[in-house]
Amino acid sequence: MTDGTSDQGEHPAHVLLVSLLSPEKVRLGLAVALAPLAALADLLPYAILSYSVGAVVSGTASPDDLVGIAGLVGAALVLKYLLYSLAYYFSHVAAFRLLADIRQTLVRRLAAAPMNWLHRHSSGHLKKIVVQDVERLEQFIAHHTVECLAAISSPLFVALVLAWIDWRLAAAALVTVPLAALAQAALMRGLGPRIDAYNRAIGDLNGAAVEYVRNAPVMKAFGLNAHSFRRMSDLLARYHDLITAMTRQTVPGWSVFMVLLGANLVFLLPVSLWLVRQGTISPAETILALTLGSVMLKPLFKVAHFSSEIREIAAGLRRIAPLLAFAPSQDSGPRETPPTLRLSFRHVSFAYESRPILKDVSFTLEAGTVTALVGPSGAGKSTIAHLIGGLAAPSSGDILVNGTSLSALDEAERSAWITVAAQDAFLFRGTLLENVRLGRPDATDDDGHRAARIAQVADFVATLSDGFATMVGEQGARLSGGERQRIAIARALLTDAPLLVLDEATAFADSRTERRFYQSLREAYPAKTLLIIAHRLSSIERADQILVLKDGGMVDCGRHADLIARCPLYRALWQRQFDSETWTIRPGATANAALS
Ligand SMILES: Nc1ncnc2c1ncn2[C@@H]1O[C@H](COP(=O)(O)OP(=O)(O)OP(=O)(O)O)[C@@H](O)[C@H]1O
Repeated sequence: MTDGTSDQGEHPAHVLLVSLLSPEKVRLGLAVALAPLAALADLLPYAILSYSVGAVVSGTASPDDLVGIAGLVGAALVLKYLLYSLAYYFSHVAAFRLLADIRQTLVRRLAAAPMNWLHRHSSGHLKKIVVQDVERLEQFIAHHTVECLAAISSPLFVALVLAWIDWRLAAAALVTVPLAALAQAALMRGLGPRIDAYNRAIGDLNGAAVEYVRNAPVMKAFGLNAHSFRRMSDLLARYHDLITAMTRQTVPGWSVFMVLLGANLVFLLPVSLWLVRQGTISPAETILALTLGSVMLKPLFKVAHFSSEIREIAAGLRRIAPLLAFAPSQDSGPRETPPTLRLSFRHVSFAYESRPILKDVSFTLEAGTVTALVGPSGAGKSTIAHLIGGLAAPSSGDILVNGTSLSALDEAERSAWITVAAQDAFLFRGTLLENVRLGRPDATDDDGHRAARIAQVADFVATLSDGFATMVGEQGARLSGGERQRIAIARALLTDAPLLVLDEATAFADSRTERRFYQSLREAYPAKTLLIIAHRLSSIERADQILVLKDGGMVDCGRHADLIARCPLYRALWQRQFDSETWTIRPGATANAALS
């Protein structure tokens, strides 16, 4: 099982590329074979031109020959058109099929990716992998494989033709290539780290853009504009600086490179004229050498241009690789979900980077009991829920479920054994019932309705004209925060997992609704082990045990009455809540005075 801690793929980029392209090797092979033939057909009119000039100069061309020559040029053009069309057809079909295949594979691997890996990567980073990196590969295959191969093979064919006429012509035509290559190497020196930094900047910008779009309504509400979104403007500034530095570095080199590729005429012209004066080559051959040779290196400019694209594709493949390493779990018989579950924290510590959050925490949730976890804000309560839900792994110590280490469970087992319902409920586009059913897609409508009833969804669903068939958007459009939370709880209940963690999941409800919810939950699922993280202590008064957490350490553990008697922190938390519930605004008092 992959632990999801590594971001390195198993194979280098080119090996990964070959394995990704292999399903389309026949079509790609045809495109690759046809591209040089098309480039060859591109040269045919020049050969015909040379032949005709020779025939006209020597006076052997008849009017009938001229018609034939025109026909030959036409046929060469038709042949070139056919070969390019076929090559592009195969490259495009292969590219589109690969785009769909690779995206489907990546989405499946995303589903198999460990929770802690997903938790560590921003949605912008994942979007870049699944959308942009795959699209860049697809576009290169569709458009540029043919172009690139034709651009490489065309100068080779011309060099062969020139060498066939006279080797000195080929040598003169190619003499600037090493100089251009040197200019290109100088241009690329030190560019690698800049390109990596550029790719990182693009990834960060993507993340910030997703965050910005998500937060747009909040920013509007506070009258803030794009400039106030500090992270985005900082990243845009970093991107601008990088692009400016890269442009300054590359433009002079590119210009020298381009000029050198077109400069071979300086050598080719005198050599051709000298050879024709020597009588070594004919005037027709001279014309052919000059027309082909003077432009033969221009396509290499395209190749150089593609090389930066190829580097970006390689960087994309390196980002894709870790995701591909998450193999979907084989149905090799996952352990059966136990009817009840006992969970223990054994000396668990946890740190975000180097900042310790949990310190040597030990406790046990006995099967079928209700445990409440309380503590001041920032004590580490949600972090405990994250560890149980697999969003993070302990830095030291162990979490045991029915005697087995939690880390030994695969993702499918963990999600079947444990459900965590958090405060921020995400709904997918679909009906309310479909959203509840995500918890267990094979659940019957009755099961769905029962879970919804317990989660106190029924009341507000009754007010909707389409009831459970009401459509909701990705953000749970049309529903209040509390209503979204209730749908998410119903979904969590439907999973039938023997351990349910509710992390502030009932913050929406008033005390009466919350109490009703816990009562029906206990009646409907007596065997479920429950861990409730709640700010409102009145709802957990009757819990089998209450864990009191402060600054990442366990302060006390017991039943309500015992803790009230012996735990000053618990007493203070209880008192604070009691005070807040009995707040009143005195007539004539200012808001500040009432809250002080
Ligand atoms: N992703 C993160 N990276 C770094 N620190 C984090 C991260 N998430 C939480 N923390 C820190 O960990 C500490 C514990 O946070 P946690 O959310 O577990 O507290 P909590 O008891 O649930 O608080 P609250 O009752 O306010 O929800 C806090 O100081 C918080 O700033």
